[in-house]
Amino acid sequence: MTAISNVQKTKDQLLKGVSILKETLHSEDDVPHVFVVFGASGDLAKKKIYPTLWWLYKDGLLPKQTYFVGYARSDLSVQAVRDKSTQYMKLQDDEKDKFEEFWKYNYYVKGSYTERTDFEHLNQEINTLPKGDLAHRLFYLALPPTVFKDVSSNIRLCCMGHEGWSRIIVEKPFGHDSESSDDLSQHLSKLFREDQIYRIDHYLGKEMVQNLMVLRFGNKMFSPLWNRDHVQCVVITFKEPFGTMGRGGYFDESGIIRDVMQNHLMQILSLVAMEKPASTSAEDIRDEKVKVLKCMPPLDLDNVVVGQYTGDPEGQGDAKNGYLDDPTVPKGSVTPTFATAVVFVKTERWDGVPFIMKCGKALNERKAEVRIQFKDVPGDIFGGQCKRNELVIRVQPQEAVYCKMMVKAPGMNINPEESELDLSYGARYKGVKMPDAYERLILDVFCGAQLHFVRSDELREAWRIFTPLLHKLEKEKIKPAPYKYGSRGPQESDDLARRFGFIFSGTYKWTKPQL
Ligand SMILES: NC(=O)C1=CN([C@@H]2O[C@H](COP(=O)(O)OP(=O)(O)OC[C@H]3O[C@@H](n4cnc5c(N)ncnc54)[C@H](OP(=O)(O)O)[C@@H]3O)[C@@H](O)[C@H]2O)C=CC1
Ligand SMILES: O=C1O[C@H](COP(=O)(O)O)[C@@H](O)[C@H](O)[C@H]1O
Repeated sequence: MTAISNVQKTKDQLLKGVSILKETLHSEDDVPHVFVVFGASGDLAKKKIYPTLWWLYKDGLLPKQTYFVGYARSDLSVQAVRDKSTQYMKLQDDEKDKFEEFWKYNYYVKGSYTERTDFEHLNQEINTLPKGDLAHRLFYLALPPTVFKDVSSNIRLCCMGHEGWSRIIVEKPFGHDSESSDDLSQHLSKLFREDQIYRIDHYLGKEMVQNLMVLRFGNKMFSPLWNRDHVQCVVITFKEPFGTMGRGGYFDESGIIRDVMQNHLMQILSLVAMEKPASTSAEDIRDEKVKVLKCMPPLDLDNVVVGQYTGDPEGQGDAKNGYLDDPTVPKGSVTPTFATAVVFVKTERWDGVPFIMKCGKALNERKAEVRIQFKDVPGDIFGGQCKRNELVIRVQPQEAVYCKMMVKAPGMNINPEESELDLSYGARYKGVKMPDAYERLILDVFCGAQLHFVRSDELREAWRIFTPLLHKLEKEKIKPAPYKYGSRGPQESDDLARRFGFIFSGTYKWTKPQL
C-alpha cells in the first residue's frame, strides 16, 4: 500500500471513530447539558477550558443543546470572558459565524465561592436555561485548592441535577501530601460517588500516553522483552525550556516533584509497568495501575537528586534570571525546580529494574519521553562496538516511537552501526489532527468515560510513595544542586542515572528523514 493510501486509511479510521463518538453523544441530544466553569476569570479557564469547549463545539462533538456557564467572583460578562480567551482559540477566518453561535450558548454568573446563597442563585440561573431543571450538569473546578472544599460542598447542596446526572471535574493539586490528599478525598467522597468525580491529570489525555497500552498489548514482539530479563532501566523524562517566569510564588508552594513527578510521571510509569488488564474497561485498567503503585516502596532520599536553576549571565532575556531572582519566590527558597528520582517496582516482572524519573524547568529543551534501555547483547562478537538498544516513546514535541538499534553499515565491510526504526507521527500521519489533551478529557467527561482520570486509590498510593521524601526535603531544608538555565540539569543527576546502570554513549546521531 502506498504512503498516501495509508494516510487516507488512517483518516478514514479516525473519521469512523469520530462518527461513532458523535452518535454516542448525540443519542442524548434531547437532554440539555450545562457545563459550569468555576474560576471562569482565571488563567486555566482562558487558556485551556474555553478554547477546548470551542474546539469541541465547532467539531460538532458536543451534545446539541450544551450551555456554558462561567462562574467567578469578578464582575465580568460573557463578552469579557470572550475577550480574554479568544487569543488562545486559534480561530480560523471561515469559522466566524460558528464562533458567534458558540458564544450565544454562553452565560456568566458572578458569585462567591463560600456563600450558599450565591450557589442557589447559580442553580436558579441554570434552571432558567431551556429545560435547565432536567439538564445533565458538568462542574469544572478551575480553581485554587483553597476553595475546593467550599465549592464542592456548595455544588452538592445547591446545584445538583434533578433528573439528569451531575459530574464534577477537579484539577490538581489533589492535596499536598498523604494527609491533605486523604482529607480532600474523604470530603469529596461524602458528597459524590466515585463515578461522579473526574480528577484530571492532563498527561493521561496525551496521544502517546494513551498509545502506551496499544503499543504494549497490541504487539506480540514487545511482550517477551518487557521485563527484568531484558530491560536494563526505564527513563521517564519531562523537560521544559523556561523557568517559573513570575509564577514562582505559586510554584514555590509545590516544587517540581509535586508539580510534575508525583502525578504526570507516575501515571506514565504505571502504564509502562502494569500487567495486561482483563479488558480495556476503566476499572480493569485502573486496577492494574494501582497494583503497580502498591508494589513500590516509598522513595529513598539516597536515590534522589534535586536541583534549582541559576541565571545564565550569557543567556537571553529570562534566561539571565535564576529561580531565586524571581521577586515572587521567597528569599533563600530550597524548592526544587529539577528532580531525578530512582524507584523500583517490586513485582516478578520488574524487581531490580530502576525506573529513573527526571523532570525540570529552565532546561535545554522541551521534551517528554519514555526511554526503555535494554541490556547489553551477551556473547559479543563485534569487539564492543554494539550499543544498547533503546525504545523511545516521545510524548512531545513531535510525537514519535523509535527504536535505536545496530545495523550493518551499508557497504563492503561488516561493521555494526547505530541506526533506528523510526515511526515519526508527523510523517506517518501527515495531515491528521491530533486532539489536544483537554479536548479528549473533557469529551470523556461528557461520555462518562473514567479511564483517563485518576481514581482515589491511585492518588493515595502515589502520595504514599512521595510523602516521606517530600517531608524530609522540607524538614531538613535540603539544598538543591544548582544548575544553569538552559543546561541539562545538575551533573549529579547524570551521576545518579549512571549509578543505576543507564549508559549514555554519546555516539548516536539521528538524521532526520527527508520527507
Ligand atoms: N522520530 C524522531 O523524531 C527521532 C528523533 N530523534 C532525535 O535524535 C536525537 C538523539 O536521540 P536520543 O534518543 O535522544 O539519543 P541520545 O543518545 O542523544 O540521548 C539518549 C539519552 O541520553 C541522555 N543524555 C544526553 N546527553 C547526555 C550526557 N551528556 N550524559 C548523560 N546522558 C545524556 C539524554 O537525556 P536528557 O533528555 O536528559 O538530555 C537522552 O535521554 C534526539 O533529539 C531525538 O529526539 C531520534 C530518533 C528518531
Ligand atoms: O501540570 C503541569 O504541566 C505543565 C506542562 O504541561 P504540557 O502539557 O505543556 O507538557 C507544566 O508547565 C506545569 O508546571 C505543570 O503544573
